[in-house]
Amino acid sequence: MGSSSCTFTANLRIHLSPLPQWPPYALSISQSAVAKPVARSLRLKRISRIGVNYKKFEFKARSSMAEIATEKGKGKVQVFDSEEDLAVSLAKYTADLSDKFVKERGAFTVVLSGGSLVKSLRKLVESPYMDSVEWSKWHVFWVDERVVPKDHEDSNYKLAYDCFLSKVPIPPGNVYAINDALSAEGAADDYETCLKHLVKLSIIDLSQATGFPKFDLMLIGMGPDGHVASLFPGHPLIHANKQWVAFIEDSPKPPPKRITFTFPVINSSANIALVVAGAGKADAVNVALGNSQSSDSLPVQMVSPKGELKWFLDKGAASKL
Ligand SMILES: O=C1O[C@H](COP(=O)(O)O)[C@@H](O)[C@H](O)[C@H]1O
Repeated sequence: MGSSSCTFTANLRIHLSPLPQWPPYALSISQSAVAKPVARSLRLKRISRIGVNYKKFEFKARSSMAEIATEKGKGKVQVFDSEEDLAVSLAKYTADLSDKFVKERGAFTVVLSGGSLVKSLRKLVESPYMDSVEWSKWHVFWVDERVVPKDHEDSNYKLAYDCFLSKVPIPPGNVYAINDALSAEGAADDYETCLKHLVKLSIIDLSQATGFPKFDLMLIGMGPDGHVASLFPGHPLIHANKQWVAFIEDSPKPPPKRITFTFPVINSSANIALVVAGAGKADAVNVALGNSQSSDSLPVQMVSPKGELKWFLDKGAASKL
């Protein structure tokens, strides 16, 4: 079984009610997925082909990756030769943070996006991470979720379950899916109550600086329009500053009903990885990181955590920088 549905009563008692018999398979470690060794060949001196403005940026060559120094507050930007190289690096980055937080606080709180991000996590279910990561200490959340049944093709939970969660031994009770029996508003309230309960249990840290929950790591994707989570350009929800979890019923990207973490929660994170691949996202990346003259401000530009921000880009996504 893939997760617990968190439903909370008024006195905050947690009910980890098992899901109905879906998906029809149990959590298992796929031995076949463990077999591939990660053997990276060093492909240096290919940086010049990325076509970035040398006057503005400073580069460091490291294997098949170029590092770009950006203005303060925009985070550390890494550009990989390919999405495959990006995925290898993302796995190591995530596993290293898992080690650090498990040692420091005995738990690792990880927030996932839906969409293409999940595919980029595929190297985590291969050797050496399959065996070295302390999966039992992971607590998994979603930065946004579509309000559809968990077995629906649009469900971010289903996507993560099929591609990632079903392949690693994270205790099902540590996977916090939305209650899909509720309305969008009800599901957002329920998820926020769930987070508050987990803060009380010290499973999730609380940011002393902001009073919002402080997740150890958020793995955030970005749409071609510069949206992150379910926070879309021009939508009033991008300014929500009271709630932890908000609902939206008019998402410009289908499906319309969703819940989403708000920016104060996103920006209270200890670490954020912004993972963007493909030339279709190059314009939005350029607005966020380059010298684009665009006066539009995109939601991705509002990602500015108290902790560390790291961009993982492939060459396509960085092609307009
Ligand atoms: O609708 C959504 O879109 C974004 C971006 O998805 P991508 O496939 O273009 O990477 C995703 O991060 C978000 O979680 C999802 O609900």
